Amino acid sequence: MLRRTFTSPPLLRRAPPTSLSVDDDVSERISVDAGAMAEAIAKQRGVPNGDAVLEEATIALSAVLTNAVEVHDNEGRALGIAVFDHIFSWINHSCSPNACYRFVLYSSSHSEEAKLGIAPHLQMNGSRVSISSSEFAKGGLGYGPRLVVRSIKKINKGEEVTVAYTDLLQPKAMRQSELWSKYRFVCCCKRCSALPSSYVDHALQFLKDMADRRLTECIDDIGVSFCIEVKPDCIFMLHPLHHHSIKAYTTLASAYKVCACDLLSVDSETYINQLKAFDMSKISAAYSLVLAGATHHLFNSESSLIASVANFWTGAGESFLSLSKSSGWSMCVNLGLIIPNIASAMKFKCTKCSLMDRFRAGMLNGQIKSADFENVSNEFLHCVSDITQKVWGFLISDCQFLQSCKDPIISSWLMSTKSSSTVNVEVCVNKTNMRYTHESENSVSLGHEQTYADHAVACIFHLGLHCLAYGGLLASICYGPHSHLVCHVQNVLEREKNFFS
Ligand SMILES: C[S@@+](CC[C@H](N)C(=O)[O-])C[C@H]1O[C@@H](n2cnc3c(N)ncnc32)[C@H](O)[C@@H]1O
Repeated sequence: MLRRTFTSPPLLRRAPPTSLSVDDDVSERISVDAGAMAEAIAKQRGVPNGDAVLEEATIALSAVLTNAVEVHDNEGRALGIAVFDHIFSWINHSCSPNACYRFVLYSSSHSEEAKLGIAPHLQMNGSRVSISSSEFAKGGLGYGPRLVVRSIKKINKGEEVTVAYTDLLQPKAMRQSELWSKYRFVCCCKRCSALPSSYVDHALQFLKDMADRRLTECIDDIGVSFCIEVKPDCIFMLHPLHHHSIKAYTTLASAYKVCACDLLSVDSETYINQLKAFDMSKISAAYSLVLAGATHHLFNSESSLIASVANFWTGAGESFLSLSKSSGWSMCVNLGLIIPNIASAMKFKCTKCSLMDRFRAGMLNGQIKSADFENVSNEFLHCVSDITQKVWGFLISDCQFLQSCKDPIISSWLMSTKSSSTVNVEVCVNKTNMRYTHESENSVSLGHEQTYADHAVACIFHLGLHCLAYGGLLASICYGPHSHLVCHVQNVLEREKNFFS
């Protein structure tokens, strides 16, 4: 980990610092910052600040700019940046990569620094560092979190291994702009060069330029990338696969979850707070399912999205499991309904898909064959879609926006966009013609009979189990069976005593 050290990183990538000198602004910034670094290095070492020190600082800074990756902890929080050795640093970028990477933190009951494997502080001799930066760099090898690169697609002998340097759920223009501003290259990968653009890129950027600009202006104004009605005379409906929508679902799923927790932490006794928190948890779970469903749809066309989709299904699974256990169900009493029986819900066995049984049988060894994976996926989607239909109305009853979504999983409104070059869903100004409300015949509403409430809890609980197990399966393929996400899913499911028994 790079933490206030002025070292030339150990084994540098081949990319020379001059690769950044094409742009005056950037080279100007590098030379100013390298000058400041050189001054600090010279002061620390008590040596004159000459050309050699400046060169060392410039190389170090350029190496960081070209090679550094953001390190995340197991919960996905950014911890800082690190430069790894050449085996990793030589890997180029693709927007349809065949590999992904994850960090392995040391399990330590001690300090955060020990967990991250941060090198111990340098021995100071008065105000001078007693070892040179290159000695430190050598000694620094072996410190920092481990990094594991795994293939996510079949890689033929001689084929280049690539990873993603940017968020793959961004449309082409955004990816290209980020790659240019951070790394100074124009990506010419298969996905970027596809003409016409790939289905996924088409879907992520559904809006026409003009509308997109107007919408972006509005979004900038209000600071939230999800709006239906921005001004009284101006209503936008975003296609659910648009990148703004995906960002918005992510924000909303977590915002509703945080708000629900906050409400309960302030006062969990007050009836009105409990009711609001329960409603918010329902909406959060609904958004997380829309997010998983939408990105899964994109994943069908772009398999390198597997890591994102694994996280979304897992997130949805956790939301549903937590909702099924919510104390908010006790409100059913106050609403004149009967408290559902969670114990009986847990005994429910899924007879329609083999995912759960395979999961119990230890399928997560990362060795699943592609035909088998397709079978499991199809069964899972049908099963989850089926369960969703029964509770969707209940989940979205307090969310006006989601009421226009009939089916967050496999939906005709998503499929219909797939092959069309003339996009049939656009921004609608001054009208809301995207109402695709659907009343499921077999939907469960919290009616007046115990069986309904029981059934709702059972469905939500089983949605949770399915989404978690599937998220775990995807995670085992892309991150490996011993990755944090897979272990986490297994731990959560193991806590459901009836699941493994
Ligand atoms: C981490 S290095 C990758 C290894 C580097 N290509 C090398 O040979 O040392 C990142 C740099 O590689 C180059 N690079 C990576 N992916 C690329 C791509 N898809 N197209 C063009 N250049 C790329 C860019 O110059 C970028 O700043």
